[in-house]
Parts: sequence; C-alpha cells; structure tokens
Amino acid sequence: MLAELTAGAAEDALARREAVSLATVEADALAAPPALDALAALSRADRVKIIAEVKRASPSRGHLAEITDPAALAADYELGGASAISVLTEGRRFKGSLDDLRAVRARVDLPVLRKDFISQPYQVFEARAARADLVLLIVAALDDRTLAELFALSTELGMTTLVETHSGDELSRALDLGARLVGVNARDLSTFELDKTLFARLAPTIPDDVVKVAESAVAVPADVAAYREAGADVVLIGEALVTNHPVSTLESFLAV
Ligand SMILES: O=P(O)(O)OC[C@@H](O)[C@@H](O)c1c[nH]c2ccccc12
Repeated sequence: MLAELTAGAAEDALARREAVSLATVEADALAAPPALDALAALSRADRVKIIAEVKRASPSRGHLAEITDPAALAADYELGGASAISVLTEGRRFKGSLDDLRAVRARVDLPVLRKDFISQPYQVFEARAARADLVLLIVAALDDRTLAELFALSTELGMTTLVETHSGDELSRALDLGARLVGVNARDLSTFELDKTLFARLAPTIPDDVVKVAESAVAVPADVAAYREAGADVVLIGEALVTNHPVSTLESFLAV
C-alpha cells in the first residue's frame, strides 16, 4: 500500500511536471519568501504542542469530512491553539491538493507542513514554491540515498523536515540522517494497523535534542496525555479534529 501511494504520488507529480517544468518550480521555490522556523515553533515547551491536520479522507478510514474551505478550518486550528498545520496534498486517496496548501498558507501565520508521499526532488520544490515550511519524508518509503537527497534539498530550501518512522530500524535511519524533527506514526502505512504503544517504546531511544512527534490515533484528551507522558513534544492529529468541532476539540486536547 505504501509503495502504491508513493508510486501514485510520483506519477501525479510527473504529470504536473509536464505542465510546469522542474526549472520553473525550482525558480518559484527559490523566489518564495523564506520558510518559517518550524523547528523553533515545535521545540520542547512546558506544554504539549499540536500539529493539526487538514485531511478529507484516508485509505484506512475512508471519507472523513467534506472540508470545502481548508483555509477556514486552518484558521480555526490557529484559533484553537495549534502550533503548526499539516495539509494532506495527496489527491488519490486523501483527496487533497497543493491548492489546499496554498489556501491555508494564505490564511494562517503558523508553519505549514506538506503531508504527501514525497519521493522526487520535484515534489520538494513544489512544496516550497507553495510556501510550505515543512515537508514530510517517510523513511519506509525511501531508500537511504533518496532519503538523504530529499532531506538535503528540503534543508537547503530552508524548510524543516519531519522524518516519519514506524520501527526502531527506521528510527536509526532517521537519526543517522541528522533529522531534528522525528515522527513516530502509530499507523503502519503498509498494513494500516495501529500500534498505540509504539511511540512509548521508541521515544526513550531518541536523543534529547531531537523534537519528538507522536503521529496518529488520538481520539480523546487522554490519548494526548499518554503521548505527552511518554515523551512527545508534539502530537499530530487529523481525524479527531476534522470530525469534531475543531476549536473546542483542540482546546480540550491542549488542556491535558
Ligand atoms: O487522523 P489521525 O489518526 O489523527 O492521524 C493523523 C496523521 O498522523 C496521519 O494522517 C498520518 C501520519 N503519517 C502519515 C503519512 C501519510 C498520510 C497520513 C499520515
């Protein structure tokens, strides 16, 4: 499934590249105003921080929410106290787009993450051209050489990279890369199975100076409290926010 999602996203990027060349997207990326310092915005604090996600659907959960106005949702997230916004830009299964990201960027002052299945430099340039401040790289989807190449490019463009892992081995690869912002996804993107205790098992092996993000599977405030207890600096939350009142749900998650 992860391979299929990554291949599909690469194919879609190739189609966009026929309309807008790599040289053009690269020039747009370099001309964009500087990225916000997402690492600073997400760094360790006395309370947990939240990356709130704009997500219409997912292959594991199906349809979640219509979200006709992603910018309005992001504005609610900002109001509710989110520290950054994640925008799913994958179109096939998550029903997102770069237009969603551009709309969100235009509305909020928070750092914005391009959440997609990135395997090509073109997609990294696109993210920056759309004024994303962060990109996601999924270790399980990339060989070491590609991972290092895309990480270096994202860094060169001034962005922060959220490096996503789902095992001890993947975590080692993320740390070897020099990642400063590391995610542990409770969901296995190959089988879609949830392991809500994975973060707590891996977190003790992550150095102190690395910002730790617990991803997925938050339904109630107690889930946020458990991730925090296990050492999360940041929790990334999608479904619970798009299927409930965003402001009050965020407030309840931040009150733990
Ligand atoms: O909706 P949830 O369970 O709160 O999860 C959010 C986020 O962690 C999830 O959307 C996600 C984590 N890693 C990803 C990689 C690709 C697509 C989606 C994801």
